[in-house]
Amino acid sequence: MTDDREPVGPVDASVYPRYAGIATFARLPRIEEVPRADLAIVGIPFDTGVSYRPGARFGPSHVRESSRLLRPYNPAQDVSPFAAAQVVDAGDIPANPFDIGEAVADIETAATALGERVDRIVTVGGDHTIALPLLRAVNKKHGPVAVLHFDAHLDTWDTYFGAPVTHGTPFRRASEEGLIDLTASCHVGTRGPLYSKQDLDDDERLGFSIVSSVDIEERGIEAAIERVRRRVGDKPLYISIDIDVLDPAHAPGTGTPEAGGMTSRELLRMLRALSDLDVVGADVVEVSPAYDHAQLTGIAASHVVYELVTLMAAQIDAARN
Ligand SMILES: N=C(N)NCCCC(=O)O
Ligand SMILES: [Zn+2]
Ligand SMILES: [Zn+2]
Repeated sequence: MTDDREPVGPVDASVYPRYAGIATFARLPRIEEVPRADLAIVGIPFDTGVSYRPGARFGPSHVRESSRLLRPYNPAQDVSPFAAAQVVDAGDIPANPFDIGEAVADIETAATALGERVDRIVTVGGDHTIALPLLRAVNKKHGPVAVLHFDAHLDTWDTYFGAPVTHGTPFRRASEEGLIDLTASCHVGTRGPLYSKQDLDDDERLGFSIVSSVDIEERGIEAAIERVRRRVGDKPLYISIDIDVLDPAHAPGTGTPEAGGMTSRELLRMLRALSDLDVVGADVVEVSPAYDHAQLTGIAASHVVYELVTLMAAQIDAARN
């Protein structure tokens, strides 16, 4: 197949009912089923880094199951993402559940190899630990990136029980390693109790500014978008989305829920407002299906992945034409 052939899209739901068949994300082809791919969705079923409720290892399969109803045209961005680029499901990256160090090394290796096969990757976790090896892999291709981090939590803490690599620490490690642009990175949606005020000082020193959940409530979503866009500028952008950025009413199925979060409508709107930025990679993490109800969290996560895929597919298409 040559590059000018039409991308292979999802299974046609009017021919093969959408609840039938084995779930890939949005019923897209698997990477093995197409000669070449532009954009891959890949799962990382790993949750050994959690500090509270477990279960995010089941996130990738739950998000796939919750993505069966997605359709090919995204009217909010006026893009048909699966026609704009060859989007595939690259399956799961296996990670050792008994050895965090080995798991993180294996994730970096696998993400680097996948990054050589495709232009862009959207990863579905897994707990937030996986952002560290993913940023290491992205760094090899793009150098230090602006990190736009949607989360209830800072995730710039130092250690838990002496462990330096956990789901509460990926962005401190990434900052220390020089993986992120210290002038262009930002948390969005943070809230809830901290260990001490020092956490905020450390966080600022590590290179993050903050648009908190209260900021969004007080000044509105447009002001939040404006602040984020000013902070990120035109830097290569990595978007990391912890589903617990959403209020537990919108995303109960997660490991460390905090009251007072964003609505899924607000999060989707913020993502759509980034369509002209250079989004080089993204992850959606911390979906823990055992705490979910009626696929609420899975559906929210699948729509978030869909918006990210749309942004990137449109950019790939624009760069080609
Ligand atoms: N990354 C997530 N979801 N949570 C971090 C919470 C760390 C803590 O237990 O304080
Ligand atoms: Zn979180
Ligand atoms: Zn997190």
